[in-house]
Amino acid sequence: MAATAPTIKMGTRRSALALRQTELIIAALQSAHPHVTFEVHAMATAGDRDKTTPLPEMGKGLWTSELEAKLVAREVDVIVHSLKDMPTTLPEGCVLRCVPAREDPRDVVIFSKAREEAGRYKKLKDLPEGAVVGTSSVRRAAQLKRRYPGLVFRDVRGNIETRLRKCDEEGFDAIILAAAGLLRLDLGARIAQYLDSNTEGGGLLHAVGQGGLGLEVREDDEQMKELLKAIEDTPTMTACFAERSVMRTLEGGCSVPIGVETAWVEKEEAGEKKKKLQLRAVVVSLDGSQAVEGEKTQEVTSLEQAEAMGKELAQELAGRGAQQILDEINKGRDSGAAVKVGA
Ligand SMILES: NCc1[nH]cc(CCC(=O)O)c1CC(=O)O
Repeated sequence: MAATAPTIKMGTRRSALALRQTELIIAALQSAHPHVTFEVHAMATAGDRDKTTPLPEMGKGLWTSELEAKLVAREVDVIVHSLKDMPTTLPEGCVLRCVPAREDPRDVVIFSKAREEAGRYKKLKDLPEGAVVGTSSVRRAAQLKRRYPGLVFRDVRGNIETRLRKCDEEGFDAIILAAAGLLRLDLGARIAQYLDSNTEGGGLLHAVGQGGLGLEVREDDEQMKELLKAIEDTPTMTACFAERSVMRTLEGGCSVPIGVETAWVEKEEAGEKKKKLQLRAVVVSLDGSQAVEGEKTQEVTSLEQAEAMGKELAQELAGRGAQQILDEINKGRDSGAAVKVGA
């Protein structure tokens, strides 16, 4: 640590959610390190600027690359990312150093204002045949098509506020969003239903890293490594490393509709209670007609073990048919069909 009180430059996107997340991180860091000064450096990224190019054509890192360039150039010292928008492979010299405690990782259902006011529908399963559900994510659409074949899925893009406005004004019955963004922006009152693997009528596994924040720093920056220790949540970070490893193993260079769920569970073994990491994952074809799911529960005491566990589960799924699903998607992608990254 430097002898004088340091100033730390925090890189972030400029969206309301990104700024809110950065504020939350600064508040946590500030209480652990009262003498450090934190400065916000916000910028628009490619993903923020270009709202029309199909996301896969923009390549990976559309929310992160420009911030990483600033990190490497020492214009910022740490980047506050939504973990789910962070590619699973980082540029040379950059490292995911810290994952703090996670917000609720689940996806949620929001009904349009008109549907809310009519008060007839409480859950996704209440919607009638032909109801229009907005989501910009193939992961959500593909999984939900399987369970709710009567619903019509339509693209809805933009930041959270934009999607809520479109939901109310552009003929949607409902949209699917991550709980975390809504909760962090104090918009939780609009959440009608939380979706997870146990949801009655049909569940949904969330995106890798959803609800988590990822703090990326220069690999050789020992000062940041020390500072960030104060806000790391090791169980969350470990679970997120397992999730990211599933993605990294399966994705093979392109993004796919893959959902995950992690939980720390107590298991009795030889009369002894042990905390184990439970990891579920699913890979779904774009139309929802095929899915390969799996689950693994084991003791995990390091990030390396978490990554090994994620890799094993991914390889097992690949062997049971997930690879065929992915190959099919990649073929479509090469010929220009849109497969969306993110969400
Ligand atoms: N893909 C966009 C995105 N990136 C992060 C969040 C907020 C939730 C989170 O931090 O996981 C969202 C919005 C959403 O998916 O509803």
